[in-house]
Amino acid sequence: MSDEKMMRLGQIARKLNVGTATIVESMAKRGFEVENNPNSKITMEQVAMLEKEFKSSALDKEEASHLSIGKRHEPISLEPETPKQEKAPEPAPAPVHKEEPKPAAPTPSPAPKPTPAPEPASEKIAPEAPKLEGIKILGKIDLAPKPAAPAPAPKPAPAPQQPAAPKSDKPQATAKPAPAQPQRPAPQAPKPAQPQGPVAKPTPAPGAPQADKDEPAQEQVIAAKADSLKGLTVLGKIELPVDRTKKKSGPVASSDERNRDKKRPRKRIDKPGSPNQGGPGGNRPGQDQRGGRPGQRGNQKGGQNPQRVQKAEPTAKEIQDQIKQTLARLQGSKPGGGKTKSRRDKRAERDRDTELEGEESKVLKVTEFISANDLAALLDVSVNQIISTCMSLGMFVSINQRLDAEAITIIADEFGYDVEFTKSIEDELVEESSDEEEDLIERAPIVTIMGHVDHGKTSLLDYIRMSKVTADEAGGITQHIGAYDVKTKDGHKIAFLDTPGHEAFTAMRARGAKLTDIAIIVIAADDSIMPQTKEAINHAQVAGVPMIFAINKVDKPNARPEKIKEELANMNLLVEEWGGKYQSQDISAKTGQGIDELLEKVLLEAEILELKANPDKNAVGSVIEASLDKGRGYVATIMVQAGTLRIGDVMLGGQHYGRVKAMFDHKGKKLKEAGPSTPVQVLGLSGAPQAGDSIKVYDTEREAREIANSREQIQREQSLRTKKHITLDEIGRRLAIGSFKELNIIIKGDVDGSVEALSDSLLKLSKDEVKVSIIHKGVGQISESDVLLASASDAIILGFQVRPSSNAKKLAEQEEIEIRHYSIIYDAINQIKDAIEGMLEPEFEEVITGNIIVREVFKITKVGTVAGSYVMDGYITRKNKIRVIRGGIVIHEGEIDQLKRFKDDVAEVKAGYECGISIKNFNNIEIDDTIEGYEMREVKKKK
Ligand SMILES: Nc1nc2c(ncn2[C@@H]2O[C@H](COP(=O)(O)OP(=O)(O)OP(=O)(O)O)[C@@H](O)[C@H]2O)c(=O)[nH]1
Repeated sequence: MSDEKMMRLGQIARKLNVGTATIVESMAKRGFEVENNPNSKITMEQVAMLEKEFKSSALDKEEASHLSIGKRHEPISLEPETPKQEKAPEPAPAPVHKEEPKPAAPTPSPAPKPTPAPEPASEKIAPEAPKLEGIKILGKIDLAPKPAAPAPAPKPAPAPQQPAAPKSDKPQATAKPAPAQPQRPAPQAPKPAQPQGPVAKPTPAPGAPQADKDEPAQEQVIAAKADSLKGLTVLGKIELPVDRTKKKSGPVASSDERNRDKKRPRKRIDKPGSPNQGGPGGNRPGQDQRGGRPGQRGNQKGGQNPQRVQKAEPTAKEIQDQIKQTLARLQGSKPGGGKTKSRRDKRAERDRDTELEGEESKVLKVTEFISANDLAALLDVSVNQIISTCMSLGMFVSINQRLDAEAITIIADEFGYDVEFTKSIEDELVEESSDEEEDLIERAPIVTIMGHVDHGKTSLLDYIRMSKVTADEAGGITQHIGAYDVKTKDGHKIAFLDTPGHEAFTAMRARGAKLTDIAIIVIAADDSIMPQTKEAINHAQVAGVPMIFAINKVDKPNARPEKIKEELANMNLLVEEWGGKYQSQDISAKTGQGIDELLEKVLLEAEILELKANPDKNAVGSVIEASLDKGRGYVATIMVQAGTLRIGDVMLGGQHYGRVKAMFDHKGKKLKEAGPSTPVQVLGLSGAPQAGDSIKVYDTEREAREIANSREQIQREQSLRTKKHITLDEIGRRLAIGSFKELNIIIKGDVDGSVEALSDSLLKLSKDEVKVSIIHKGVGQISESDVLLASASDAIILGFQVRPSSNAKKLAEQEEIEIRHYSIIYDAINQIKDAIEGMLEPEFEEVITGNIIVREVFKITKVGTVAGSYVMDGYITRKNKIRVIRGGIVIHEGEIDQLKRFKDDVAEVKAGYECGISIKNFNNIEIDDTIEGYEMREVKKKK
């Protein structure tokens, strides 16, 4: 009961929000003696009196109880002073102040982001907040007398979390509970802490929900509200100081937890190594604007997290470093280690180098046909050693004798060297200098016309030449020089190679002459795509030369150009009209229809090819034709490909050289110089080079001579080597083959092109059984040496438009060497073909010559059986082989012994006559037997 009427001092003190001492003092003033003990009892009357006196204080408490913030203060107040709730008001201010300064410092960051995080915290906290810590916060209210009071109210919110475990744990709590907050609100804690001090913004954020609660507080003390907000912010700061004061473990824990959530991003941030990265995502905003403190914090965290992260990173780096070091060591590079190491490495390196050098030095790089003397020098031995080595190998060589590849290899091997054959002198000297882009100017395209026989190649060339060439020539005599310069209407130049036929084209290419830029494939519109057309296409494709199809003879009534295009399409060659990439033009070489357009298309193609050449250098070109002209000496038609050829230039073509004495164009007009893509006839070479040989101008005659001599020597020695003297091997081989036969041919002609064409065609006649060998070919008269060579090698000589000299003729008669003259290539080819067929092993077929019927049989002693017979059909000769057939079955096969008419031996008996026949080694002849006579006739083998 007394409890109902009385209240304990502690109770009333709590209720009124004043200290017991204050109450005791107040009571004393009124004359009531009360012991300052919380359990002292006070009557209700006294209570009422006290309530009146401390009304304002009680109100404060009530208001404070609405604020959740107050809770947070608790820890503070608790930590430092384990407050007795009564004293709370006093101590509170102290901590607040302490805290405030901190917030002030961090102020910089506005902490806008926190807003989202804080909310959840406040939500959860809100319900509990008021109960417990609200009171403690009250103390804070006291601290910040004016507005501070309201601030604490909101604080209670966070407090609830702590209170659960806090008080007892406080020391640890700081570590654990702290993380608790950071985990979710992690971002909040820091933010509010920083921003708070000065800013009012943060408050609203966390307080969003609280705002309503705050309002009432504001009604009473508006300023308090603001303060209370600050108080909140300070809370954050409170944590900071706690962190600092308490080692770094506090923050570490929190940072750890953050890491748990954001490990990866963190690592990423850390890698760049920026010091302020410490803070995870939540810290970011602060990082930018934060001052020293945040920086510190960042460092703390960053410093710790990195430690952990680094544990992984360093290992990776270490591994890499290790690898680098190992590699460096392997490569003998310096970073590895001390002097000893590097010295050792160097030594190893040196050893390796010498080894390599040794290996390299064991390879002798030489050109073929170096002299014994030169080889000795290269091997670093005396020439006598070389000669004696050769003698021991069964070779007799002189000092200056040039050695072939085989000999060089054997000799070098004796001295422990391997041989690597390098390019010959001329190859090295004939190196092309690359041109600067600015030196290049456009040049005319060089065109070759190809196609099937009679499809109109010559007609097309003639038409172009006649209409385009001679037109502006004004009575000049057009010469056949194998190439022409043509000018189109627009004044563009095109060079045509007058070497119709893909074989010449390919023969030139085979010798390395890449002369043709564009190929015109002529196809007769009244015919179809023929084998040679296909070959021409193939040749152009293989050479990588763009093609233009000229569909010719469209003037003919039966011309069907579309059919040709269709056939081309079937070959996967779509013409432009059909949506393909190949240009084609319907033309008539007879009427000239479409030829201008064809030339335009050639120019178009040339434009695409961007043909350029440098005219300002020594001329480079290719031989198109070469011949011996009685009055003028050796004449060569050359296509200048680059540079400019001038009178007096020292030129080298194949193994011949000389100064340019004179130059002519295809009209026979004298020229002083010829630029790129110009065909010219030149006089002055010491011999006739082969079609396709390269032509190059040298600065000095000596240079050209050296190369010419070297080539000549190589040529000679090669031809000597290729002339196989019969060897045991060769005999054995021929014996094994049995029917092996070889036809050796020497070809001489007036023009190199013809000689080449003939030689190529003849070589193709080779078969398994008969091999055609062209043992020599050349331009010019048939000489004594040709005959001697033929005699030595059992060859025949073919002269194409050339005749033998009188001495050669005599010698040929003496030596019984056959010389055949031709003026048509096909005749030559056909005759040789026949000859080859004649040499083939004959094939025989059985031919029944006649049938004889036996009418009587006479047995004559010493002679045997003689059959009196009658020739029913055909005939029978004594040389015939016979078969005796009885009842349809051959009973004997043999030969005739005697064939007689009456008593006379005869060679042959024809049908309708009677005769007497005896058969060798066969007497069993009966009447009515049939004797079949037959013979084996040779049949030409044709393949
Ligand atoms: N109607 C007509 N006939 C032509 C045309 N072009 C060529 N001919 C004739 O076709 C025949 C063969 O022409 P060539 O120019 O000799 O043919 P080719 O392809 O050079 O023949 P080869 O030199 O043997 O390979 C000749 O009788 C020409 O008159 C043309 O456009 N229209």
